[in-house]
Amino acid sequence: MIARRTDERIMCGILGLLLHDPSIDAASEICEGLSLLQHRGQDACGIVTCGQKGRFYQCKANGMVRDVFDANSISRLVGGMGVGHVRYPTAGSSNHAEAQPFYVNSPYGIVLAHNGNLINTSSLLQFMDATAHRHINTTSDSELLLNIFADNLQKTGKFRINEEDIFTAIGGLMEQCKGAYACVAMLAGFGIIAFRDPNGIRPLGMASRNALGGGAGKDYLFASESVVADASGFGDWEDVKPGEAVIITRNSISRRQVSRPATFAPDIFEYVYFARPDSVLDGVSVYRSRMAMGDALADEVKRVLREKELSVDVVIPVPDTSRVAALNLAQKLNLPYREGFIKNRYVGRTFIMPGQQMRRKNVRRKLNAMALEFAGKNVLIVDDSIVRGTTSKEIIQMAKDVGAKEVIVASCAPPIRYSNVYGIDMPSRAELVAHNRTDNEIAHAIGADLVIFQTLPDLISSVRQFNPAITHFDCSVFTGEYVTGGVDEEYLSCLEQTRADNVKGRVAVGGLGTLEGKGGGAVQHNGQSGDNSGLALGSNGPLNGVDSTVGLHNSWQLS
Ligand SMILES: O=P(O)(O)OC[C@H]1O[C@H](OP(=O)(O)OP(=O)(O)O)[C@H](O)[C@@H]1O
Ligand SMILES: NC(=O)CC[C@H](N)C(=O)O
Ligand SMILES: [Mg+2]
Repeated sequence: MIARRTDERIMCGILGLLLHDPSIDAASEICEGLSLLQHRGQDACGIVTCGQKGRFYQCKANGMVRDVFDANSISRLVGGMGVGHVRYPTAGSSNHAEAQPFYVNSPYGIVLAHNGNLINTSSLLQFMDATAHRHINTTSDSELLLNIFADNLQKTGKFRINEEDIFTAIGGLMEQCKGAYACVAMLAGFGIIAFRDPNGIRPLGMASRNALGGGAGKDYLFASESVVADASGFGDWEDVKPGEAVIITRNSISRRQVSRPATFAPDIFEYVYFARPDSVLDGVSVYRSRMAMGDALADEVKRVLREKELSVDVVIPVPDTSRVAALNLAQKLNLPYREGFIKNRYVGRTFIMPGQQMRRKNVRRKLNAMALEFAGKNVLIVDDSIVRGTTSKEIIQMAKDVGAKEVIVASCAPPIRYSNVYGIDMPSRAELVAHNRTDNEIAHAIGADLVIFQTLPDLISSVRQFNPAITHFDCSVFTGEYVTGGVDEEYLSCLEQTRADNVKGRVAVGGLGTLEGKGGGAVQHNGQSGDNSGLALGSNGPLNGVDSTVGLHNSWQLS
């Protein structure tokens, strides 16, 4: 097994591709697409394809896309349709057995990739054990989700399944599963399926293009972000609607609203930080929304500076994410914009790393302060968000070390005070620098002379102005209000006990996750349930998992 990387980001990205011509392999395009979603998860990645006679082929392991896949492993992923995943864990561990996509052999052979996080795993596990009699063999909520899907498909009791049955099964799943889930699944020999939770918390869209290799048909793509479609020549990008399921086979495309109506509440933090600026999510350009965040923050900065009778000489962004907003802010305030921090482009994002120690070290490895832009100046440093305060604390010190006079920090997002339970790895309130702190206390904690936050209404209108049809956003990290319900103090404390920085390592190594031990089975092998090939054990080489490219055993042909 490879060592965990120190530059992980904090999400997951999912992708599904169905080529009209089954003789063309989909794997290389899926791999390309995953590399465009790499910013959403750097812990593990995987692809499962489906070839002739419904046989699955998989390759998944810990590591980045470039580490896990090479020409050889791609060539062994046979078939014109497939599902891919890049992972940062929010449940379970970072063990390679929990890399996605997950597979279960019964019924029909199903593969699933999940972005999000379930909040009712304990009761789902009980159901699995006591009622469905399905064994869950990892601590991943995504394996659980897949088995709930499988159980609902099983209930149809059919030898051959059709779209109607699949819609019914996903409707059943949406009744049972609480939390955030954007998913792409694949049924052996049948097609690919996408669905999004009733609140639409995590993004998911689809696109099509004229079939590769000519002919009258279409190729179809599902992806977390539209940037994948742009890069692969797909057009007509459309969001999967909250509570909707979409089924694509070589001959048909079917869509259905399968859940009861619920409040559509996409996660606003996708716009603040996660998503690539060149993506459009739920009709909103991430780039435009970040420009608007800069404009709105400029007004707030102006107001506070006037009130405190302070002045600023220069605006400096914290690369990368805050650049877009910082430039707009500087232009609006008529202040010079300077790239005072130079980024080592070979070090990834620092926000989520295995431990606080590593994060801190990485900020210094990643950013260098140029004295000539700081010395003797009152600087306004703009960042997209302040989470644990690791970045701000380090860069403020760096700015002061090279001679800055006053250091004011402005954040495009309001103070983050609450846990995220929907797929972002911010489980512990105590780790958040703004938790239980006033603005002055936050400034003191990070060593700034002053800190200025965007207001929540301004953040919301920065995004919403581009799609007024979105009336709600998931803003739980700012408000502590959880749109799905079911998140109470007991849940949050339990989450903190299992997933805070200081316990995560133990969970990962010792398997102390909440899911562990509740599956009821006696088998203690390391792979996921339903993985009869034992692939998840992975006889992986030190750098990648390419030798886990093995056809799974199922070869059902579905009509
Ligand atoms: O308060 P913290 O816990 O330090 O987290 C906040 C910082 O982390 C992110 O940067 P990151 O380096 O992950 O990515 P980026 O290069 O895209 O800005 C974000 O953009 C902030 O700069
Ligand atoms: N960040 C995510 O979307 C994670 C998906 C899933 N909860 C996992 O831990 O693998
Ligand atoms: Mg940053």
